[in-house]
Amino acid sequence: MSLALEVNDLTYKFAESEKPSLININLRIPWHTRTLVVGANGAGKSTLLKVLSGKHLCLDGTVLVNGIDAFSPKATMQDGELVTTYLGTEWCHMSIINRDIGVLELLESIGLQHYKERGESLCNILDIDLSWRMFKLSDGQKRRVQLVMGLLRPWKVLLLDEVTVDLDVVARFKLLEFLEYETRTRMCSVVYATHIFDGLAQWPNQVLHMRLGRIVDRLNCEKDLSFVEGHDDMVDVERQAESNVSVSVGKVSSLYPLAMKWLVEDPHETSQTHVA
Ligand SMILES: Nc1ncnc2c1ncn2[C@@H]1O[C@H](COP(=O)(O)OP(=O)(O)OP(=O)(O)O)[C@@H](O)[C@H]1O
Repeated sequence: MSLALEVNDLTYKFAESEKPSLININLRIPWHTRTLVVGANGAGKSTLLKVLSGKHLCLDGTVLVNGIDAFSPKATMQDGELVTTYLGTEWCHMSIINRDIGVLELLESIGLQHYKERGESLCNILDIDLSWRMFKLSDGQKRRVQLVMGLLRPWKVLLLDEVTVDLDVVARFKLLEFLEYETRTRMCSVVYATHIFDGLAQWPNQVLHMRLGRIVDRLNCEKDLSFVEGHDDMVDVERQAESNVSVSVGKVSSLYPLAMKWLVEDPHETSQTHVA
């Protein structure tokens, strides 16, 4: 059976750049998995996700999605499903998002009736009120509507490029839970690049560490990752007086220590800045 994603000897250089942004990437991503991509600013995470989505044409190496060349026209839809969905930050600057349009009307225009059940459950998960009007929403509320729009049509491979930055903690938690459910219950996989590691300790099956365009570490979470001591997300608040509280917080379920360890040792492209 084909893999969700298979990348062989991929090297990618922007026309304007002298150096490649991706160097000799090899990757196997099975179905029903969640892959987390970690790396410093400029490490190549966005470029990788865009190449995987077919947005940047890459001739040096191969990218197969469900066994089909990511750059061929056949790679867009298969069996009535989108093959890849890429949700990145540029996608969040769509002009329609700021227009005086109702959320229901907006979602109906992209097929809410056809994906009714999925749409309803996404609206519940992301706490969307269908009577909202887009131009009156906060940034985080707009982002939640955009996520419903992006996730409404089922995809085989979801490429998420840090789209959770302005979600509140509950919305982000529910979104991650939804993606975990999706990958468990249907044939799909998620690749997620982020700088926010809270609540992620149990989420990925695999963690990739990128440095200067290369994948330099790969963790198989089941085999390679363990947590020392208990890690309950417990919070104990003791109120001693009107505004005087004492708080105990359990160890947080986060991959922050791992990301910190990796990234602090990474050389950056510009290691020193000299101001004349
Ligand atoms: N449009 C472009 N033209 C030329 N070079 C680019 C372009 N976009 C990105 N790069 C370069 O490619 C490299 C990788 O950038 P990329 O955006 O993939 O990094 P990233 O890991 O996603 O960083 P961040 O965490 O800041 O989002 C960087 O050196 C960057 O300068």
